[in-house]
Amino acid sequence: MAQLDIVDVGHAYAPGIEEERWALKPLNLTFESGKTYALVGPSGCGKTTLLNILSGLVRPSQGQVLFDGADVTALPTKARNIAQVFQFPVIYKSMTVYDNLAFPLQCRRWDRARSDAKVRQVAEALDLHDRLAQPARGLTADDKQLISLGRGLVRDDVAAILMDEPLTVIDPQLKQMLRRKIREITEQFRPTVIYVTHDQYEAMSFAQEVLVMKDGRAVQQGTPEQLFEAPSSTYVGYFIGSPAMNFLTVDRDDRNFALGGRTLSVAWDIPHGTTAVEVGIRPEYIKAVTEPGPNTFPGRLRAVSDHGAQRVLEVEVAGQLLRAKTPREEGVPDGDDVLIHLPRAKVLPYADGQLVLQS
Ligand SMILES: Nc1ncnc2c1ncn2[C@@H]1O[C@H](COP(=O)(O)OP(=O)(O)OP(=O)(O)O)[C@@H](O)[C@H]1O
Repeated sequence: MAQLDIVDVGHAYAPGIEEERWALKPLNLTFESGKTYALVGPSGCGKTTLLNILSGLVRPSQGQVLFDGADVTALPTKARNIAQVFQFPVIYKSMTVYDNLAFPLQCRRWDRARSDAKVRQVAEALDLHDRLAQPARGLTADDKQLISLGRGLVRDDVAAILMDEPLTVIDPQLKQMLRRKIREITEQFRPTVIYVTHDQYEAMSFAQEVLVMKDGRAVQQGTPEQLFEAPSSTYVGYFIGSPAMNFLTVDRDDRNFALGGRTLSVAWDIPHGTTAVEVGIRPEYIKAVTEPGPNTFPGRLRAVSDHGAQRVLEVEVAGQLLRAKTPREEGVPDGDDVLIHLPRAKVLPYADGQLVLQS
């Protein structure tokens, strides 16, 4: 597997338009060998364009694509040695499962014994070992998608596996299972994987590193934990997490903050000269409490909704609506008057939509 670098890569589908309207604004990225990455963002943010630039389907308007340091920008897809998994499984329906998996190795003239061992190893990992003799035609969509993935995994020489919304045609009940399977397999075989999805949950549960995109820009790259704990912008705070991060307007007197006239104690300093500040806090960190104390604020319970094992409480505090996500077993507060606690360490400052912390 290879390290993929994109160096000052940008792309406009219509030549000559101003950079602000490019599908992908010039950017630099490194995808390390053996790691799994998710490109996530709303429709039209440039995920597929970036993936297609890596695969060679799109030649970027500017910049270079490097595979292990070698410039592949001008090379067609075939010459890049990548495996691709698309929204719809691409398999040979008339061939058996075995032959589908063995086909890429036959094309590379692997000897029979080596190819057989590899096909069986991958089939075992994919749980397809008991169906190797079956024609692929009769398999379910999730098994067909596993074959598409398997065809990439059998090849030792593949630089990267690129996946474009691979769970789109999978039944909702099977999605979770297939996602887990893909994750297990990538942990076992450690390919470089770049996975495009518009589903933040899919991205966060699958990838080691998540790249959040907006309007053709990469706005934050980090581990799922980093994106959850410290979104670099309100955009990432809204996009990642369910419900989204809460953002509150607070009263401020220099470095002192207050909410509804009560002190909001915070764990950070903001850079000198920072003007309007709002604070962000994840719903998971807000608790309804019974005893007043530091950083507790009175509110009014407006709604409660069930999210399976968890509940979301909508509480109005100082004229603003906050969402708190609580485990089901914690129950619902008695009455509409509630007290909520905002843990000091989990409150983050944002100015002009960007995280601002004193370095
Ligand atoms: N072949 C094309 N010709 C012209 N414009 C295109 C083409 N492909 C994509 N675009 C435009 O480029 C921008 C980025 O599209 P892209 O498909 O990369 O986004 P995306 O994040 O993958 O979206 P989606 O999730 O809907 O596929 C969009 O404005 C889109 O309309």
